[in-house]
Amino acid sequence: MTSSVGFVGYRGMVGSVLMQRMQDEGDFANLDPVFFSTSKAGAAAPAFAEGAPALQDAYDLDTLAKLPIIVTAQGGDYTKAVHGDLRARGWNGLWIDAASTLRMNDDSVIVLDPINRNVIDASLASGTKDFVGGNCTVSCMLMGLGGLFKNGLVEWGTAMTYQAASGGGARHMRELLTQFGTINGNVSVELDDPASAILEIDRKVLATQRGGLDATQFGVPLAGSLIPWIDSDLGNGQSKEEWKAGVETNKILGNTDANKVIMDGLCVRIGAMRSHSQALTLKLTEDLSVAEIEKLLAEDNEWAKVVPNTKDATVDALTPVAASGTLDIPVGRIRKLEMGPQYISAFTVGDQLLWGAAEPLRRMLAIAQGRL
Ligand SMILES: NC(=O)C1=CN([C@@H]2O[C@H](COP(=O)(O)OP(=O)(O)OC[C@H]3O[C@@H](n4cnc5c(N)ncnc54)[C@H](OP(=O)(O)O)[C@@H]3O)[C@@H](O)[C@H]2O)C=CC1
Ligand SMILES: N[C@@H](CC(=O)OP(=O)(O)O)C(=O)O
Repeated sequence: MTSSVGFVGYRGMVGSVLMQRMQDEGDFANLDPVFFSTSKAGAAAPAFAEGAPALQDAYDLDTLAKLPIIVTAQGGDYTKAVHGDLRARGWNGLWIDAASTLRMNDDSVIVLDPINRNVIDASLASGTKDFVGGNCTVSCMLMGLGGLFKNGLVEWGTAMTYQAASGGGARHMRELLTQFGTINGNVSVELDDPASAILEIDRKVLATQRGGLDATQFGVPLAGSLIPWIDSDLGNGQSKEEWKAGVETNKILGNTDANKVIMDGLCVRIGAMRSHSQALTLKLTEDLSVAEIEKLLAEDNEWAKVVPNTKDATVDALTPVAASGTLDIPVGRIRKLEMGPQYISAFTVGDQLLWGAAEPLRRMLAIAQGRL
C-alpha cells in the first residue's frame, strides 16, 4: 500500500542528497510523492519521480494539509513560516524536518534511529508528530561513538570540531573552491619554478588572503585558514553550534537531569568539503580497556567503523576524503590519555550531508511508514 508524502526543499543540497538516497534504496516504490517549491510552483516534477504531479506551491496550506506526511529540507525560515500555521489549522500529519527550528521543542523528537530508535518508537506510539534531524556534528559523533553513549559509559566529553564548508550551504562550498583557485592563480608562476623562494610565495598568498579573496559567504577567508566560530554568538562565550553538542546529545539519548552527559567544546570551520571531523576527549564512567571500547563501538551499529590507532590506518581511513560520499562513520585515535585510566581520546569523521542531514530523515520516513 502506498501513501502520499509531500517533499519540500527536494532540489536544495540536503534535499538532493535525500532524493538520491531514496532512489538508491527504492523508497519511491512505497509512496506517492508530491513535490513542493517556494519558487517554481507549476513546473514539472523531477524526472526520477515518474507520474508525480507538477510542483505545488510550498506556501499553499490547503494543499499541504491534505498530506499525511511532509518531509522538508527547505530550511528554518520555511519551517517558521509554515509549520505553526499548519498546526494551528488542525493539521495532524507527521512533519519530518532537517532544520533546527523545532529541534528543542518539548513536543518534537530528534531522529537518529541507530542511536534512539527506542525514543522514536515511544514517541510515535504516544502521538508525537514533529520529527527533526539533529545537528550534523552531533549526529555524526553519536553514530561513531554510540557504543559508549548508549551504554551510559560517558560521564562528560569535549568535542573539538573541524567542520566542512558544506555546513554553510552550497554557496559556501563554491566560495571555498574559488578562494583556493584565486590563491593558486596568484602564485602559479612561482609554483612552476622550482627555484622560486617559498617565503616569497607565502608572502603573496598572505597578501591575497588578506585583500584579494571573495569572502561574501564566510565573511573572512577560509582557504588556507580556519574560522573558530560557527553559528550565532550566545553572548556567554559559547557559539550556538557548541551549545547544540550538549543539549542535542542528551535529547537524542532521551537523558534526564539524572543521567545527563556533560558535553561541550569548540566548533571550528575548516576547508574540507562535506565531511565534519571532531576530536573528542571523554571521561568514562569506568576504566575500560581500549579493546573493550573498540568492541563496543564496532558492535553498536553497522556504520561505525573502528580504525586501528596506527599511523597508516589513521591517515588512510580517518579523513574527510575517506569518509565523504559514504555512510561509514570511521572512528579512531582511541587511546588512554595521561590524565588517568578513565580518560580517552577519539577522532571521528562523517559525511554531514548523509548521516549529518539526509539519512536520518530518510529513515524516519521509512519508520513512519512501517518499512523500517
Ligand atoms: N547544509 C547543511 O549542511 C545542512 C542543512 N540543514 C538544513 O537544511 C536546510 C537546507 O539546506 P541546503 O540544502 O544547504 O539549502 P539550499 O540552499 O541548497 O536549498 C534550499 C532551497 O533553495 C532553493 N533554491 C534556489 N535556487 C536553487 C538552486 N539553484 N538549486 C537548488 N535549490 C535552489 C530551493 O527551494 P525552492 O525550490 O523552493 O526554490 C531549495 O530547496 C538548511 O536551511 C538547514 O535548515 C540541515 C543540516 C545540514
Ligand atoms: N551548523 C552546521 C550546519 C547545520 O545546518 O546545522 P543545524 O542543522 O544544526 O542548523 C554547520 O555549519 O556545519
